[in-house]
Amino acid sequence: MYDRNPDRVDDALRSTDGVDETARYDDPLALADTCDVVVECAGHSAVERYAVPLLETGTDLLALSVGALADADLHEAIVRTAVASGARFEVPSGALAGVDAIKGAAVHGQLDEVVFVTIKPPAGLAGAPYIEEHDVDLAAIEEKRLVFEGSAREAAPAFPANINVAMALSLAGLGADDTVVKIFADPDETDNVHRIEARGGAGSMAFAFHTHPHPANPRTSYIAALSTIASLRRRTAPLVVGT
Ligand SMILES: NC(=O)C1=CN([C@@H]2O[C@H](COP(=O)(O)OP(=O)(O)OC[C@H]3O[C@@H](n4cnc5c(N)ncnc54)[C@H](O)[C@@H]3O)[C@@H](O)[C@H]2O)C=CC1
Ligand SMILES: O=C([O-])CC(=O)C(=O)O
Repeated sequence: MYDRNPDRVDDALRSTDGVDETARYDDPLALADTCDVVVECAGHSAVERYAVPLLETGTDLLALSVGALADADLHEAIVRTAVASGARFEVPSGALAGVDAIKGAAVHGQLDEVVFVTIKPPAGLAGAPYIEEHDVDLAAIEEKRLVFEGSAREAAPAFPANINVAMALSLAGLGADDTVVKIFADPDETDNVHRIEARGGAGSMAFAFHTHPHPANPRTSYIAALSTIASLRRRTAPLVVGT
């Protein structure tokens, strides 16, 4: 376990049964010495800094802050390094589902349009660079409002802690430039709402998720943490469900 803020490791050790100080690392790259897989749940900067060096060691990386791959050079370096070392860069479904169906529909170009809509309580968007740069007064929003529309590549750096799911979806489907993202703030909403609308030669699909924010962090859906655990279990499961 590594966090640039050691207090967060203290909190995690306190709240996790059976995990002791030996789980604490001062250097995330040292995790490669003892781990088959490293889970990144930190932020874009962690992916930018550690993904390539970790993959170079042959260690798999399961990354939540996958919006970092909006940087095409980083995306390319990650794939190139993984091919060379034999390690895998894995993107869990995280706060999303339906990614498997989108991946299937994308085979042989059977996908024409993917739109990703996210609706969050205004507090869930606080601190996003886009909100600050455009002086969006989240506290003054009185009814559901579209605050952003653009591609997944544009959305990722504008909302680095909110819209990693859109990049996961785009990697499964049409790519970062052709996946449309719409972000709404809704003061009447208490859940994080994610909706995928896709159509193409394989048919039309719509998926909607109303998931509870994590009690400790309104930006993140609780299901993202649970789904990451499920992704880890999948690696050693004798019977694997889903793609
Ligand atoms: N792909 C998906 O479906 C989802 C992705 N996420 C992403 O997962 C990440 C983690 O989410 P939360 O746990 O809610 O965030 P958080 O903000 O509660 O915790 C992040 C932790 O990482 C640490 N950190 C940040 N940058 C670091 C770095 N460069 N090196 C070392 N430590 C660093 C911080 O000190 C903090 O303790 C975020 O990037 C979030 O946007 C969250 C939910 C869903
Ligand atoms: O947890 C969510 O609802 C989505 C999220 O934060 C992200 O994709 O970064």
